[in-house]
Amino acid sequence: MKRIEKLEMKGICKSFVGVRANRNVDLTIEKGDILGLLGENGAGKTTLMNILYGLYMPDEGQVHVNGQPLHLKSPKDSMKAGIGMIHQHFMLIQKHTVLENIALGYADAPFFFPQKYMRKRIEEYSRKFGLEVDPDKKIWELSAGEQQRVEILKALLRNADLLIMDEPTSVLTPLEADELFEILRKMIKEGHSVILISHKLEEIISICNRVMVMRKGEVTGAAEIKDVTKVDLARMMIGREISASYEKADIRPGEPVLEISSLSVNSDQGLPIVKNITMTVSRNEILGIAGVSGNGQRELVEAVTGLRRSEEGTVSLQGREVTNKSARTIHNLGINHVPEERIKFGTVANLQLFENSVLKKHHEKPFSKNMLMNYPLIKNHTDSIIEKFHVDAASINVPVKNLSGGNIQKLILGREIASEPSLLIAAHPTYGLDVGAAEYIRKELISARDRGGAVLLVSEDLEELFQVCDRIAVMFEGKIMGIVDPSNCDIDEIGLMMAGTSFEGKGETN
Ligand SMILES: Nc1ncnc2c1ncn2[C@@H]1O[C@H](COP(=O)(O)OP(=O)(O)OP(=O)(O)O)[C@@H](O)[C@H]1O
Repeated sequence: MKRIEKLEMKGICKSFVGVRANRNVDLTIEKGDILGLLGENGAGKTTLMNILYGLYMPDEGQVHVNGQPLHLKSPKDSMKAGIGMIHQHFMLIQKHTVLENIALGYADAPFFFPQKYMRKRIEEYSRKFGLEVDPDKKIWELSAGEQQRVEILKALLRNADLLIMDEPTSVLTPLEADELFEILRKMIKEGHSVILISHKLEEIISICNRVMVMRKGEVTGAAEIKDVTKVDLARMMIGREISASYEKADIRPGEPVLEISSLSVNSDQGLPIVKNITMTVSRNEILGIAGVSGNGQRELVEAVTGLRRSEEGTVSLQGREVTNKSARTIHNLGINHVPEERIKFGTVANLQLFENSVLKKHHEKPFSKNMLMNYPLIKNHTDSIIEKFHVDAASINVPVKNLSGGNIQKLILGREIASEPSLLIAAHPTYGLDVGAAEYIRKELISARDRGGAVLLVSEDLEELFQVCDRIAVMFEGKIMGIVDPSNCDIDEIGLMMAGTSFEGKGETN
């Protein structure tokens, strides 16, 4: 098979009902390029890549490889042409082994001893690209980073010359992200090319050699990375610079809203994952939880919101003990939760946008009375979330599954923040959001705090935590290594605490 020296998309147009997702888009990528594809939520990046991977047919425009036109009617055609795509949510069968997953749909295995052949090929590619995985492990036993390696191996073994990756680091720890970049560097040395969709400007700067920016379906800029800075990229994307600092009202924290005392929680496997944690979040306060994900943050939040049993200790909300009470009881006490896996747990994909905007509250006053829903009020409420949180959607009647990933996030955040809860628990609220939307959400968290709310913010983004929090608790292996005042602490110290170093005398510990 001839390798991809140069791939061109020319004059691509694609519309969905009421939305022009791609308007006359041109894109060129050559062998050895890592092209960053940047743009606001809903700009049309995923649509363009889905066209290249044969998932959508364009309304107009063509794709050429090495000057020859390609007709991509399905992913099978794209794979045959040497194009592979790795989605944000992996497409692996959890109960099967790595080897079985890679072999599935692999057309070139010999009739005799196909397993032996596949194993040899996997080992060969693992070595060549630094993609270490155990072929006999079941997918559910692997970390997100390892699962991603399986996806990359699968694509490379199917002769993918050009690999499209949709926000590949959003599920990775910082260390895993560095390992992924090493793999990508090895790939381009071997003559592959990569298109990387990302909202992380630092990432684009550090790994890509070229960048293309989209806005409202159109290409608004392209550059060589060596010619641009992070500030230039933000400006190309949203037409202005982003805030480096955020204004907060000068208020002292009020009475405690959330009190966690000596709390211990087990993981899904029944092992201790939250170990004897004590902390308080008060009115007019944002308490951040820093840490590499997987150190118990998710389980802590689940225990506080009634989604997981606590083994020991207590949780109190506004002075009332709620340990191991149901999620509904806790929610009714004025706690809103923006979950980590919000697209899966925060919306119902087939329900329309306006129905999702009142989810969990649709049968309550004021949205419902005597079992009847007040549609005009619900529509007004939805319009206001759309306007305030800049949700880009054709209408409030479209099913939520038709929105871009980032716009679904904005809808959920808008819904949870707009109802002014006494405690807002937000887990990684700016994941997958473009820089402009992330800035807006941070301002909204601060405004919830200034209005008297308590906010518990779980994030891996240290810069974000420093920008918005009043105090930061650092979590490592289920324990709090220390609680610090960001105005009186160095970002590197928090980095060290995240890796397990505790600082005697620095802030509060438990
Ligand atoms: N299957 C679909 N049906 C209807 N509209 C769609 C469909 N897929 C995408 N859209 C719309 O097309 C536009 C572009 O969406 P797309 O997912 O390509 O954006 P994106 O740049 O990848 O955004 P994000 O950064 O939020 O993932 C959005 O307005 C979206 O609502």
